[in-house]
Amino acid sequence: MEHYVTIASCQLNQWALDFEGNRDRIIESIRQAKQQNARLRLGPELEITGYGCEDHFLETDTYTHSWEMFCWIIKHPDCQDILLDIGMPVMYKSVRHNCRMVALNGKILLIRPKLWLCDDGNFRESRWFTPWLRPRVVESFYLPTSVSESLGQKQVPIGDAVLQCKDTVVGIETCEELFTPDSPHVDMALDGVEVFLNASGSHHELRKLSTRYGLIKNSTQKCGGIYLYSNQRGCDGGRLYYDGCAMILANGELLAQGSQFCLKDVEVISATANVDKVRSNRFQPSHGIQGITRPAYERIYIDFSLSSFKQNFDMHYKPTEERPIHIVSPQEEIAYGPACWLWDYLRRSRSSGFFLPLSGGLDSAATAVIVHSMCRIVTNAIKDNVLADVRRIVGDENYTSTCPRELASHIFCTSYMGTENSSKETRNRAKELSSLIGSYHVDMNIDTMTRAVVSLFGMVTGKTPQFRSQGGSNAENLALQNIQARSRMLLSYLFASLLPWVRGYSGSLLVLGSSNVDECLRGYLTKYDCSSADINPIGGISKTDLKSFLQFTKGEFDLPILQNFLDATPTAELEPATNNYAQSDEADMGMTYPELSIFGKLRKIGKCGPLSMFNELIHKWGDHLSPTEIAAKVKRFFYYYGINRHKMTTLTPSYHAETYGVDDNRYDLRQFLYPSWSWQNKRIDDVAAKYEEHERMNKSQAK
Ligand SMILES: Nc1ncnc2c1ncn2[C@@H]1O[C@H](COP(=O)(O)OP(=O)(O)OC[C@H]2O[C@@H]([n+]3cccc(C(=O)O)c3)[C@H](O)[C@@H]2O)[C@@H](O)[C@H]1O
Ligand SMILES: Nc1ncnc2c1ncn2[C@@H]1O[C@H](COP(=O)(O)OP(=O)(O)OP(=O)(O)O)[C@@H](O)[C@H]1O
Ligand SMILES: NC(=O)CC[C@H](N)C(=O)O
Repeated sequence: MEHYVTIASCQLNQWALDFEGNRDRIIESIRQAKQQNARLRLGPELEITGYGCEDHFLETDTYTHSWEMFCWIIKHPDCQDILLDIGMPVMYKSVRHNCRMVALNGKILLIRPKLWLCDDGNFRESRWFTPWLRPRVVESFYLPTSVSESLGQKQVPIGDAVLQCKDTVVGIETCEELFTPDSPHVDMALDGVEVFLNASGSHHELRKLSTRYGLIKNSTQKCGGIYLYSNQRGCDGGRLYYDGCAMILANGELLAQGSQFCLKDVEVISATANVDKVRSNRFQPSHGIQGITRPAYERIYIDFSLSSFKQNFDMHYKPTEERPIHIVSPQEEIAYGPACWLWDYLRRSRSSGFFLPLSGGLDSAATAVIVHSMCRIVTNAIKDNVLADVRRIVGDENYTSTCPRELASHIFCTSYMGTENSSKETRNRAKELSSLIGSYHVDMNIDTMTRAVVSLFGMVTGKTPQFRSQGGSNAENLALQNIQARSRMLLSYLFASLLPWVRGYSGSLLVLGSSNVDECLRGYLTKYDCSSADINPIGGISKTDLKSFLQFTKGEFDLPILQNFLDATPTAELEPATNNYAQSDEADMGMTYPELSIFGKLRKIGKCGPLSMFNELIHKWGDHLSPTEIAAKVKRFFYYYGINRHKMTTLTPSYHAETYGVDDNRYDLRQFLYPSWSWQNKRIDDVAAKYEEHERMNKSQAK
């Protein structure tokens, strides 16, 4: 007989330590799940606290408040008659665990601690939690007195058990557990679990969604099963953007998918799936033989069905049909992920908007377009849940406009800060872009400020530095460039704090930075210049991806001016142009942006030191470069990387987007005082000489 279950998964815009807001969003998600006739509701990992509490997970208050909110939720009248899987941290035997709390009608049925924690990249779960580590071990947890009084329950099972409902078996695997080679769902499936609940705290990274989807699809294709994936969404107080994308799959087929970039605080997806199809999917004798030989899980019996008898005899009651997965291009990910992160950051920081130094170059243009994208997303959502925030930020309680340019004119200020080295091309590009996206633009010259600094220096030391083209030394040339760059930083903060006042608004603006991941890697930026901003939406994105992002948004957002930014040669415009010299980024850096992307990926993702990077590149570039040329490029890259690594310690907090990110504080943990790579370079030279010798011998044999 057909045997349908209706289940719901959700994505919530939680905020670390916002206990009341988090609680209310959880309750709202349960209401919505019930409205969708779901009998089970799954929420994101650590949803009561918010996933990003980090060292706050070491504080006992966090555990106390989690219990307070948990009891509130499960006793709430709107949260009855539905099986709940809620995430929170739990302290058991004085040890902290990352747990799933399964509850029904005001009672806890099971506490399931995470077995395998996530510790790579931005994740550091074992700093705060201990993994349960013992598959199938279940113990008794005596509830804290206040909880047992509140719930009328003294003890509950804690451990790796599964839930035997009247009509099916439900098992839990939390986030990283899906990513491990020996995922719990395999043993659970072999022991008859039919519905899997995966609560995640998984942040956005370009091109990552297909990995998650692929893992779930393959698992449910191979093992059979209905798989619910839930995830946090939004900026919960740090550099990460959790990108939702809740999913429900059955036997490899996608039944429901939540949005990836959207401003809804609460989004619930549901599906009706046929449990009998899971059973028939497991027809293979090999499945049965593997299952019968595995140790069984302890089953917690629940007097509750995920299907309803009424539904099963309603001929109009239909299972959800398979739908195609929606995975956007990296260009769209750049357009929407950082934009949603900026909006959460803006409303949660209670600032009045953004200030961006707009140079007429590609990077600050990309940042401006991301703010424009934010304005588009916000004005699109004005009929939903963003109006109150918009009115507060704009400072107008009657604000109703749905025009992105109009919103930008209130909350987005851009400024071109030219010097005598600036060109009219960059100045005009900045002005034109600003007028297309509607920002309040200040076009100024800052020479009075830089001249004042140089003349003060002259007065004190009796020396006047000169640019290289005027006969100055390298030190003079750099110092004169850096004064311009750093003056822009000072002026940015001044204008960010006073422009709202000048315009008759209240509050102050957040300064946006726009250095990309590649120039940070090479250190091609002035420490404490405009790179020292409040936040940076593109600091985790490569120049190559930014170019294709501008190409995409040129058409998508109807901004034809972006072609001029794409066509221009990237230049800092910090040195005087002469008849035979114009400053250019790639010439200055001694390497191209595409080369930098390759170095960056090999260093971080490929975990290459200089020698192994050289060995990799020999096979990649060997058809057009000699071993000595490749050696020179690798040595030059590591030289600049090493001398500039200190700049990463003061890097503006950036949206994390790229697996080869360089954020020294959270993601890419390395020293910042490097030796000269002398041994590494000698070894590269040895190996290069051997390759060249081999090449010579080959050629002479061929003759
Ligand atoms: N090991 C170490 N540990 C800690 N700090 C260290 C250090 N070594 C130098 N430093 C410090 O760092 C300083 C050198 O770094 P920094 O002052 O940044 O100066 P620096 O890296 O020498 O020059 C900035 C470079 O960025 C380029 N650039 C390109 C594009 C745009 C922009 C722009 O700003 O718009 C700039 C510019 O053309 C120039 O080549 C030293 O004077 C010293 O104060
Ligand atoms: N003339 C300027 N006016 C305003 N801001 C500027 C100016 N020059 C530089 N900046 C700021 O300093 C940052 C770093 O300068 P940089 O020369 O690297 O520009 P960019 O926007 O990255 O463009 P590109 O590197 O493609 O020329 C810029 O992103 C911008 O925020
Ligand atoms: N919270 C987690 O366990 C994260 C797991 C996984 N690596 C992810 O990024 O989705």
